Amino acid sequence: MISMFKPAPHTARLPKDKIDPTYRKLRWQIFMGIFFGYAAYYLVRKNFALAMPYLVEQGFSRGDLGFALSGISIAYGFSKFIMGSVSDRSNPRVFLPAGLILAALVMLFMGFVPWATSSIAIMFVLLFVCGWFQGMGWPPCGRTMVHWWSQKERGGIVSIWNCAHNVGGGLPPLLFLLGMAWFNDWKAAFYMPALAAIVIALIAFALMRDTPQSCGLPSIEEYKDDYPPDYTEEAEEELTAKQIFMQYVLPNKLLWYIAIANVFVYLLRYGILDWSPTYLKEVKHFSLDKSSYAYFLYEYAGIPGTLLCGWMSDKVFKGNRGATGVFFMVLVTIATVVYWLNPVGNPGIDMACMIIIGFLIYGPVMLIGLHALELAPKKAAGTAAGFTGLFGYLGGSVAASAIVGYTVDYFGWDGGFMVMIGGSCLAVVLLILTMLSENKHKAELLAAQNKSL
Ligand SMILES: O=P(O)(O)OC[C@H](O)CO
Repeated sequence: MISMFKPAPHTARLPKDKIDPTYRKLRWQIFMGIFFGYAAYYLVRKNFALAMPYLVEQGFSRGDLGFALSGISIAYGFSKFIMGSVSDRSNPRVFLPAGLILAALVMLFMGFVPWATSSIAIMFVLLFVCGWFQGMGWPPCGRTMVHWWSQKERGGIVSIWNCAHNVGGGLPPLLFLLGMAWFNDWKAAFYMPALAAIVIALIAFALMRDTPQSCGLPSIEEYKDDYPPDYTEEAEEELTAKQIFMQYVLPNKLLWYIAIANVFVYLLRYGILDWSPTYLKEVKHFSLDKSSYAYFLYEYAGIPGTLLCGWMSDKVFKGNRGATGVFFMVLVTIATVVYWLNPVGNPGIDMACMIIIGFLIYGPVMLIGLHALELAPKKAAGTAAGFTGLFGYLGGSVAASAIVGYTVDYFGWDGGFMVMIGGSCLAVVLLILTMLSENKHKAELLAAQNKSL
């Protein structure tokens, strides 16, 4: 392990009267760090698409640029898992800003060095490297949330934090427009978001901290008197990579269910998002500004949808993440069917469907990450979430571009929608299995607890 990433050592406990005010202040401060820190990761994850129309003008084909772009998803899928395990043994205060700065440096390179955008192979490699550094974003946020918010608070906090995806995802076009206005240079699509990301990385470093114990505070379980049923003192010890993989991730059946369900959730998330400009233009005859607007609304409708999903998951479904996922996935499947079957000439309905799908799909996206955090001890949280990301990106996101694209080429849009809707139905089945196993698992834990009393 590189020494600068080492987890911060525990320090002497603060006096009793300082614990509560320090906890309150630091939780607020740290949350700002991980929220804006993660939003900034999206600044340098989505910006290549903005440069694509100009690269087409340079003579590159859409298909080849799509291939170069897939480098990000492929690398990100692997990295979220592998770097997740490094992150579980690292200080998030250093890990998150380091990954963000490295990803931003790749984008600066693409913006300022003409060689970097001179061939598809070079762009693929650079985007792959950027995707790899991107994998250093989610796991330290997960590690931070499980160390600073107790189990009962997690549905709420993770759903608020998850909105960072949409906040960050919506900003690159604005930064690009600003860059175009200032410099009249399309490469601003690379360097404007990258420069903003570097500034935010430094702010995140100033705001974030490692564990509560490294700040002289008790564990969150002790502070909130909120202990998971299987909690022991050992939960505070850092784990080795072998323990994380062999004891807590690979043998975990529920984690496998949600990871596979994530393939289909991501197939719909990115299938609808990535293809909406093309589908709305070709089939529904939308103008460019109207389809861009639909894209923007899809992203931002995800914010209230995610918050509602987190709230319902805690309050209505009493923490059963599987059941909440089933509820949202059934609704989003229905909305997708309406979006597909709505005849040409009803743009209001198409727009409403984009908003409803955006509103409903980010809830399950968030829930799977949250559920993964809960299915492993907190010292293995990043790896567990990374495991679901591996499936979501390598399976779902890559399929959303490649399989949906080829299906549309060979069988038309009906075929593309059947793939996405069929995937959603499979996600529902897997989440039902998760829900049933979750109920059984909780009943077993309760029985074991009652026995030990
Ligand atoms: O890796 P991302 O950015 O797609 O985020 C994943 C979600 O937060 C999972 O909960």
